[in-house]
Amino acid sequence: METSVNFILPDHEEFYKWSLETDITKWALRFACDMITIVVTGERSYLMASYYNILSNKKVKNSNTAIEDPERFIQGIKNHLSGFTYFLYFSPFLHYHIPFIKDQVKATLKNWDYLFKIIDLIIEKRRKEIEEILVGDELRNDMLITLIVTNTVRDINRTNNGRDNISRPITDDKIRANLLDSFQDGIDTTANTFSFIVYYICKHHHVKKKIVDEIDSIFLSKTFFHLKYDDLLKLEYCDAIINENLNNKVRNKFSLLTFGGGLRICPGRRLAIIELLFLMVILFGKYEVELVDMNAPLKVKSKATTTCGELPIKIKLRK
Ligand code: HEM
Repeated sequence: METSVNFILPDHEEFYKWSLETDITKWALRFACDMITIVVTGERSYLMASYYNILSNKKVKNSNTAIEDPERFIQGIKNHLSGFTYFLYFSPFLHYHIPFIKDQVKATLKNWDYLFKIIDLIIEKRRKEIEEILVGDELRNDMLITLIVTNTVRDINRTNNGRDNISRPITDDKIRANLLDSFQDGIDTTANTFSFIVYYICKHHHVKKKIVDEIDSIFLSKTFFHLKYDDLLKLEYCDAIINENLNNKVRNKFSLLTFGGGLRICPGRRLAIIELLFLMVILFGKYEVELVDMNAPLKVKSKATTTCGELPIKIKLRK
């Protein structure tokens, strides 16, 4: 079966004329959020399209989505990522009694209300769609649908072993928590990794050239909006760059420690690699890419996780 990945940016002539300075971290954050939203929930979030609207004179309309305000949604995800650390590091006593922490906790809870409302809407929408499909007919294959149908008559793996606690359908609040987990763990991580990759590639011209040559040898057309999964897997050099960036150790079963290991190994690691390859093709295949300041060090912020503050780059359409 042929699987293709459709880029979320509108396939618009205006886009090809782009020649500008942009913060690639912002770009990658929106891309990763679009990818997670579609892969995990089946919903489109149009974050890249809304970013395009900020940068371009031609505006793209987004319709039929539970996420009405894409920029607010991305801010909500970012606030969630910074806000949950107050629950990680500070006890409930401090939440109530230290003024600064109290304010942050209040804002985080308010933000949760906003995100929960959107996620609940998506779950409700998907439940309705499933109800309209006859039992036995094929359903789309995303994480949300799997969570909704688990232990229901539509679950092909259903086993009733008489133990109620593991044969009950999953409740909406648990489904919501699982979805939020994916947003929390899968967006910033991918966006930051991509920013680090771009930084190091731009620092080393011979590496950049090899990457562009490999992309050109596999993707003949300059319109990279409908990438085939199988073609992405042919990008051996790009894949090696990603792995090098993630971990300098010799490759073996346990070498990619960035994704953890054992039972709790990152379940999104395959998706992350595909996203990173995809971003490399889109960025380096289409544009000449340079750092705005070749001498500036990486703006790394280390809190609960290590992130890239911003990475200004210049992009110009390739001749
Ligand atoms: C470059 C990108 C990514 C990196 C570096 C990364 C890294 C990690 C690491 C180190 C862990 C902890 C593993 C352990 O405890 O041993 C983890 C867990 C997790 N990751 Fe990722 N991840 C990335 C992308 C993603 C994506 C795209 C998703 C999308 C679904 C995702 C979802 C998760 C989840 C749900 C967990 C928790 C698993 C559990 O607790 O059992 N991650 N990730």
